[in-house]
Amino acid sequence: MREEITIERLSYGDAAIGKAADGKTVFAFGGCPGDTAIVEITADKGTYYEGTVVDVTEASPHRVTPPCPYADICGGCGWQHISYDCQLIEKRENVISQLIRTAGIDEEKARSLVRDTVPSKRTMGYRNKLEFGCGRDARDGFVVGPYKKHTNEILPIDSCPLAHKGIEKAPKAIRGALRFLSGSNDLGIYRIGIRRSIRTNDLEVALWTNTGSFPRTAVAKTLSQAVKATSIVRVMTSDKGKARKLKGVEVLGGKGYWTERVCDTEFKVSAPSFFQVNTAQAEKLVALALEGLELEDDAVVADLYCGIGTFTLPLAAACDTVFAVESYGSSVRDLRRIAEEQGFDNIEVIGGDAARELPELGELDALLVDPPRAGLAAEIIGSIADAGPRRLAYVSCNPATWARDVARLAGVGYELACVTPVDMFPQTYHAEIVSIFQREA
Ligand SMILES: C[S@@+](CC[C@H](N)C(=O)[O-])C[C@H]1O[C@@H](n2cnc3c(N)ncnc32)[C@H](O)[C@@H]1O
Repeated sequence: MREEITIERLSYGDAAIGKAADGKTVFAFGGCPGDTAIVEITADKGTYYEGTVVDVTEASPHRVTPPCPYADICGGCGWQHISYDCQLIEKRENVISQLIRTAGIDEEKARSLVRDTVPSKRTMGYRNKLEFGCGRDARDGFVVGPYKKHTNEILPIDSCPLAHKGIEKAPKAIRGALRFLSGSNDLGIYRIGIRRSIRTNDLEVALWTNTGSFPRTAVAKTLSQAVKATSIVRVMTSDKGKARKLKGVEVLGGKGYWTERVCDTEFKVSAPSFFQVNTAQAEKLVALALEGLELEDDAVVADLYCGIGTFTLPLAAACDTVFAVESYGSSVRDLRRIAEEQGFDNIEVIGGDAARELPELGELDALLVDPPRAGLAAEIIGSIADAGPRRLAYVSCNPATWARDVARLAGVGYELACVTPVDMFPQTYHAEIVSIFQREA
């Protein structure tokens, strides 16, 4: 079934949204707000349709030519055909929409709370990290790349223009090197991470494999000829049910870690540890969170879900004591080393679950949380109220779970004071949110 539809807005996803003639919402891939387009309806989901734009009858003024040659097939960034100004507006609209639908805040208030999206200076070439799956193609050659749209089939790209210049062409170079090495043998590499800093010039290649034998010397030699890496590591995991468990990191060549500079602090990061992919925008997150927390010199603060300490170190520079809680061993070890090397003796790094550790911390003057996409564990909400911070900064990468938590926090006396979407991921629907809450009097 095909129907001409006016595209009204973008969803929190790759699809654009319009209305079918029968009144049902249509989620149309390839649409741009303001387009009139013929949409092929591919699925009737009961309350809504899914479809794909097959012809644009009247193009929106926001429609642009995608800057990446793989835009039509790569599953990586679905908003490349939309002007950057429009992307920024739609990211703010997605946050407002979640506040209305999930947190139950009325539209006027939601609009007054959410500021304009903070743009990224670089709209291409902004990623300090590429992370790709690996496999073998039909001719049994090694392939590395992102997944094709709506599939889990690897797209063997030559370059990714979203990445910093120094690693943009790394996919082709690495594929060539590992294809040459592996021949008809499977090296067992299932994921490759490539990180590059344009501030320190460090470039690390991380090969993810299961434990077992591995041609270390040959891989290190071939890869270092293919890319100018300052570090080549092998991250070893073992299968444990559906999850893979980290078993260790082997240094194959160079430093064995990657260095990036954020807010004038040098972070030495191990390959398995999380690190923000858009360094310049990460600094804006930090600035917004610190400004919102209004810290006094003698403040006692906790940074939950702290990772390697992107927020912890700037917090420690601005207050008396920071409790930094993180559950992933690799990040905990990195943060301990960074805090020690940078001479911060007012940071207590706690390896453990945030929900379990928060009740042990006592009263807090301020709190920062930056959880994964699932948002805050339900039981943490009561512990936040017990710790009683005057202000709370909640950094989120998922507006849906964040809006759920906005409602839960309101239930224990924390009122949302302001929200700033920060664009960490141009050309994609993803947005980061920095929100500030105030304890009710
Ligand atoms: C979105 S990242 C933020 C990291 C850090 N704030 C930063 O900006 O680099 C979320 C972090 O939460 C950690 N994490 C996930 N579940 C956790 C839990 N239950 N308790 C503590 N940390 C957790 C992850 O390992 C990850 O480092």
